Amino acid sequence: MTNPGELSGERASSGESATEGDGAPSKPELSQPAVGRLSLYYRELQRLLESEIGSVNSKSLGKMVNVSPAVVRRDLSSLGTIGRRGVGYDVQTLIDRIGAVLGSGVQWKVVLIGVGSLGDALLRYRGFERLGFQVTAAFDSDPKRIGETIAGVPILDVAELDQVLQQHRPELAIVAVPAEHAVGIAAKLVQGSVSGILNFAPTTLKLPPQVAVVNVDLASELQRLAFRVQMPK
Ligand SMILES: NC(=O)c1ccc[n+]([C@@H]2O[C@H](COP(=O)([O-])OP(=O)(O)OC[C@H]3O[C@@H](n4cnc5c(N)ncnc54)[C@H](O)[C@@H]3O)[C@@H](O)[C@H]2O)c1
Repeated sequence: MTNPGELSGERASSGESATEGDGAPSKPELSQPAVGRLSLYYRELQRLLESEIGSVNSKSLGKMVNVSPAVVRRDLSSLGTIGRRGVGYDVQTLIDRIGAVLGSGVQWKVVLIGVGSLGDALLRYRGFERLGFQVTAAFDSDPKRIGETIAGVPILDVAELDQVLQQHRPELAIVAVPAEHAVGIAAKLVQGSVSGILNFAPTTLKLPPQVAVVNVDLASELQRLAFRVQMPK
């Protein structure tokens, strides 16, 4: 069973028994968990498309991301995307609709600050580009790193950050500096062009409400995992 409050702005779903999709909706209001699921559906749907599979039903899609078919149907109906009984959902249509909601298909300019062990690994990850995230520059304060290029991305002196933000106007930033530097860096990013920050530093960034921040904390994800493993079956 799912939490009915999890997905706001949803319409009553008749599941896959209804008719074909009923037109692209305006951007629905979605909860964070729902946005997270859409991102997972998107990844799986792209895999299906690469394997030349043109349709999928809620049961199969749910299985791929480990949620119930009812949750899949609710999520997708909130996008105005309704499958057909016996046929399921058209994979390309779903990719287009989810992509439009998540901002994929749009090219995002991203900068990365802090090219240590984590930043280095993130720069080498090829999966961002596929979803429209282009890391245009990275910044560090360590003279040994400045001037290097990793996976085609130049590492610049963080002293140049303001200037680069003004010139290139990246919309998003990844912060991978030690916690004590993250607040200052985030303030600079926001003063520049950045309106969304993926923050890996273990500190709370207090930023204006119009700036979106997503904090990533792998240690607490592990804690959550351990908690689930410990739970009685
Ligand atoms: N959220 C997670 O799951 C997760 C996982 C690993 C690390 N982290 C965090 O990510 C950050 C980076 O971790 P790491 O292991 O890569 O550390 P690291 O020490 O290897 O790298 C930090 C880098 O930031 C640079 N730096 C320091 N101050 C700077 C500044 N003012 N401007 C620009 N660059 C600066 C350093 O020169 C270094 O290259 C830390 O805050 C760490 O706690 C989070």
